[in-house]
Order: sequence, then C-alpha cells, then structure tokens
Amino acid sequence: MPLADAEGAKRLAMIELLKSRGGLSYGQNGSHFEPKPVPPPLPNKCDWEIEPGELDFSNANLVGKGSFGEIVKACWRGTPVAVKRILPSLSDDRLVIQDFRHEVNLLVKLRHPNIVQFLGAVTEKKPLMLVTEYLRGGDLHQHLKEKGALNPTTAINFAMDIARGMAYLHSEPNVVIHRDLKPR
Ligand SMILES: Nc1ncnc2c1ncn2[C@@H]1O[C@H](COP(=O)(O)OP(=O)(O)OP(=O)(O)O)[C@@H](O)[C@H]1O
Repeated sequence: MPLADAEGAKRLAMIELLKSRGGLSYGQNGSHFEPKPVPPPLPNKCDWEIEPGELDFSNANLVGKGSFGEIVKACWRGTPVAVKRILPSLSDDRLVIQDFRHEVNLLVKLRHPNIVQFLGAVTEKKPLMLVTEYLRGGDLHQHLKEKGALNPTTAINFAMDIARGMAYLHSEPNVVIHRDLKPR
C-alpha cells in the first residue's frame, strides 16, 4: 500500500497527502480500502461469446494498435465498446490465436473497478475479437503528451488506482503477473 510505504520511509509530507486523500494503513480501523468483490461472469463460453453481427462498426474509429491487432471504438447493444480485432494477416497464426485465447480466458475471470472490464469475445468466427468497456479518457501516455506533467495529487490518485488494480491481480484466486505495465 502506498501509505504503508510512505510510513515505512517516514515521508511525513507524503503521509499527510495520502491520508488527506483517504489513504488507510493496513489494519487501521481493522481494514484498508478494499473494493467489495463482485463475482466475474461465469467462465462459460455461452455467457460471453458475441455474435459478430451484434457489433456495430458504422461509426467506428481506430483508437490504438496492439501487437497483434487494432483497437477500434464501436457500439455493442447501444454501448460504446473497445474492440480489439486480430489483424487478418495474423488470423491464421497459431501463436497469435493461442495468445488471444489466453487473454480471453484470463480476462473473463476478472472484475475490478481499476481493471478494464471484459464484456465478451468473438472466438468462433474470424476475425477474432475481444470486446471491453471503452475508456474515453485515452491512455496515460497521450494524457502526459497533451497536458504535461501531472500535479502531485492527480499523480497520487492515478498511482493508487493502478496499485489497487495490481493488488487485485495479485490476490487469490486469480494470481496474475502483469509483466507489461506501461502508460499506453
Ligand atoms: N478499452 C479501451 N478503451 C479505449 N482505448 C483503448 C482501450 N484499450 C486499448 N485502447 C487504446 O489502444 C492502445 C493499445 O491497446 P493495448 O495496449 O491494450 O494493446 P496491446 O495489444 O495490449 O498492446 P501490446 O500487446 O503491444 O502491449 C492503448 O494504448 C489505448 O490507447
């Protein structure tokens, strides 16, 4: 926990700042901030397999590029969503398909306010697609480029959000090591 770290290092100004932003130490009042766990969707394919026809790309726009696909903003059941679509040139690549299925199998088990929410996937037809909530704020890298350095309070809020997401990933029963945490 950031506050515990600040206390350990006796960084008084940081301790005050974190406390004023609602930071709690381990064991303080018997608890620290821990979002109430909500069970993720059942890991049963029929719950989350998306029929590609349900995805509306009529006003779609490209929002990013990943290692094996592009991320497009589209609409699903009336909601803006981010669709990670495997590039057609890679859609027969066994390793890419394996990575994609691995990501789906992982994401389907996760639910936390600081982890992008998995909504469903197209795994039975090509192109393979991963559908998540759409984050309209863009990525941190873009934010820093456009707006410059964060003020300390915002930096702490962002750091605490990231730490909460990471703490969730590291907690039982789904222990996930991210290995690629970055601002974009
Ligand atoms: N849910 C989302 N909402 C809005 N934008 C997104 C979303 N997911 C990804 N993006 C945009 O697309 C970019 C690339 O996405 P992401 O990092 O998830 O791809 P990736 O496949 O994991 O990349 P890599 O494998 O190369 O690390 C992000 O930096 C972000 O700008």
